[in-house]
Amino acid sequence: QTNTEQSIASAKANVMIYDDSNKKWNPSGTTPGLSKVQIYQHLLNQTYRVVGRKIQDHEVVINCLLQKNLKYNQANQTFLQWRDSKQVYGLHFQSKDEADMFTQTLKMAVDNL
Ligand SMILES: CCOC(=O)[C@@H]1C[C@@H](CC)[C@@H]2C=C[C@H]3CCN(C(=O)[C@@H]4CC[C@H]5C=C[C@]6(CCCN6C(=O)[C@H](Cc6ccccc6Cl)NC(C)=O)C(=O)N54)[C@@H]3C(=O)N12
Repeated sequence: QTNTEQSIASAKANVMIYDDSNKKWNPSGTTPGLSKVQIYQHLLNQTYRVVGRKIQDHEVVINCLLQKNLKYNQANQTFLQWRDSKQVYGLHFQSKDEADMFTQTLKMAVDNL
């Protein structure tokens, strides 16, 4: 069945992955740059995932299923981060409003799980 997933949040952000060994943030994907990041809700099995694609070349730079009791943190006005079993993701938004909207939706999704 088509469109089993619907986008419930969309924003532009720099998608970052934390390099724990070097204690630094690296851009996710092959080149740094802005991505369109969305939260998709799967309508049949009520799961949610964060998918991000580079604006320039559509490279998928994040495709993260949101787990129940995910630990996330809005570290500052434009930076949202969360960790899963493997790594720490960071989304660096262009505006506080986009960060707030995205974080609110992520919270709602996780609370629904
Ligand atoms: C010119 C300076 O360069 C910057 O501004 C760099 C580049 C900026 C653009 C990408 C980016 C933006 C914003 C700031 C905001 C602060 N910050 C950090 O990294 C802080 C500083 C210390 C460092 C230490 C650890 C680290 C890294 C990985 C995870 N984590 C934790 O603390 C987690 C957090 C957490 C809490 C609760 C739930 C989930 C999670 Cl994930 N805790 C735990 C218990 O998991 C973290 O967030 N850290 C960013 C930053 O510096 N930068």
